[in-house]
Amino acid sequence: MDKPRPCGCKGCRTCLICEKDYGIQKQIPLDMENGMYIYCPFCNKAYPGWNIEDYNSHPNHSGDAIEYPGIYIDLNFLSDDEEKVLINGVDSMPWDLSQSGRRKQNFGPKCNFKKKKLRLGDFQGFPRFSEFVQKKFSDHRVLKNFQTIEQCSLEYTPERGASIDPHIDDCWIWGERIVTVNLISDSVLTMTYNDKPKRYNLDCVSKYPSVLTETGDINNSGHSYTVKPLMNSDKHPVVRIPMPKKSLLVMFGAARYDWEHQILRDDVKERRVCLAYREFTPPYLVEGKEDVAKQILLKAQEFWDYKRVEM
Ligand SMILES: O=C(O)CCC(=O)C(=O)O
Ligand SMILES: [Fe+2]
Repeated sequence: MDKPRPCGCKGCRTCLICEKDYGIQKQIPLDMENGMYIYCPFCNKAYPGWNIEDYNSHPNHSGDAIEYPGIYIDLNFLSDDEEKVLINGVDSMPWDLSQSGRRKQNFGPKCNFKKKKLRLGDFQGFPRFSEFVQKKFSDHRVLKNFQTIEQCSLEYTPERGASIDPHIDDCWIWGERIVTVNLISDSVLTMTYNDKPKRYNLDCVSKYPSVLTETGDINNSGHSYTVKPLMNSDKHPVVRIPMPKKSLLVMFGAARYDWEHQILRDDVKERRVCLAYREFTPPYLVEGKEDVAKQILLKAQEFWDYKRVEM
């Protein structure tokens, strides 16, 4: 295993600090040969474009739209006051250094994605200030029966050149719906078609039923999602998903399993914080599956008050 550098980055992950201190070159540029599209949260389609502001021209879009299934956005998920409560809450707690210039606060079990091993670790549930967010999830049809088992605050700042490299969240333990609540400043999730079908435990997806249908209804058929690996002849554009502050984003289906997502450094114009929520895959929700999963589900019902220890 690589040892992290003092900034928190390891191996090919970099931020502005280690690029300067170690003279490392930042990553591969995006392949934009097949065009760029920006998703419109009002039309639920994507139009030719790049900038987050482009969706404000709705309904006067230019160019031909493409379908982009697997995205649900509520632009007004949080009120101004609710956003303030969350910002004050995260800022009252300590941050840990993460990779690519990010900082994080992680509340959830310990997962070894390679060995597929799950442990409770020091998971005690979630900070109380954020309890209302999970309650509000139930107002949304696409989040029916969503049981949070991991909540992670992530912080990006332009000073650190923060970003997140293209990836798909693990498919052995994390369920279909990946939920993000956006705070402080607007950003964009950049989607590129996945060309690494053997990674991310994507082979697990065929072993459990999908939670949602393509249209975001609850899937009662028991069918699994069929992951569609990149074919040689395929030409997929880059698709950009707006993540304005106070909005909720749910990724599922094709957007979750067939596309990698990333946050480009250039899209972090101001400090941005998000809260990322994850659920278990269906096998871990089944009664009696594994004792540890039961324990985690129980802990995940708890919310605690954070008290700063004065030094
Ligand atoms: O910052 C974001 O919105 C994305 C974070 C993400 O993809 C992750 O934590 O897996
Ligand atoms: Fe992710």
